[in-house]
Amino acid sequence: GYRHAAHALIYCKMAPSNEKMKHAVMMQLRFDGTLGFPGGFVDGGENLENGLNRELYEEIGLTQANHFTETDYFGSWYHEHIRLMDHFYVKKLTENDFVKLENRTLECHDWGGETMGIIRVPLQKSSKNPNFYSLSQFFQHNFIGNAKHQLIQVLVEKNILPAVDVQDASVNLIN
Ligand SMILES: O=c1[nH]cnc2c1ncn2[C@H]1C[C@H](O)[C@@H](COP(=O)(O)OP(=O)(O)O)O1
Repeated sequence: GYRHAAHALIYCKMAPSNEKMKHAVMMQLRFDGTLGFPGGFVDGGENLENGLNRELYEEIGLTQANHFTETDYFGSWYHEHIRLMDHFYVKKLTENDFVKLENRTLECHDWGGETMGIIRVPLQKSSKNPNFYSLSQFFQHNFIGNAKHQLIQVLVEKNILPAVDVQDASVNLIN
């Protein structure tokens, strides 16, 4: 058999008055030093969304009001070499709820253990140098499993960034 895990990409659109960021996308620095999405293994007998919501409570303090449901399901990937089926969910929150979650993470059960902190993915282009993509720098970190691909796919499919920008950031690894 194989094990199941569920992970989540949470994002929000910022108020138009926010000139620094148009969107915020949440990722985490994991205990093993890699970047990934919050979530984790789903126990046998537990349904996927319940398992995900339990993990998200432990890691980022997600409460019932923002629980994930089947409608937030994005897709699944099978990782043959580790016999893992990873189920992926995506949810857009209000800016207010997103920031509340961020502010709560330092008090979470898993902070400093399983998770070393949540981060926002740097999505903005430099106003001084439009050829500089902070995202291409970000892509040079180490990601767990297929988390980088999950991020790229969601940025494009949810129109968080123009596809051409995601493509440029993936191709042009500018230093
Ligand atoms: O963000 C991710 N995208 C794809 N796969 C991932 C991601 N994060 C972890 N994983 C893989 C790696 C592990 O084998 C399993 C379990 O994840 P993890 O979060 O480490 O599980 P626990 O919190 O320890 O339950 O998924």
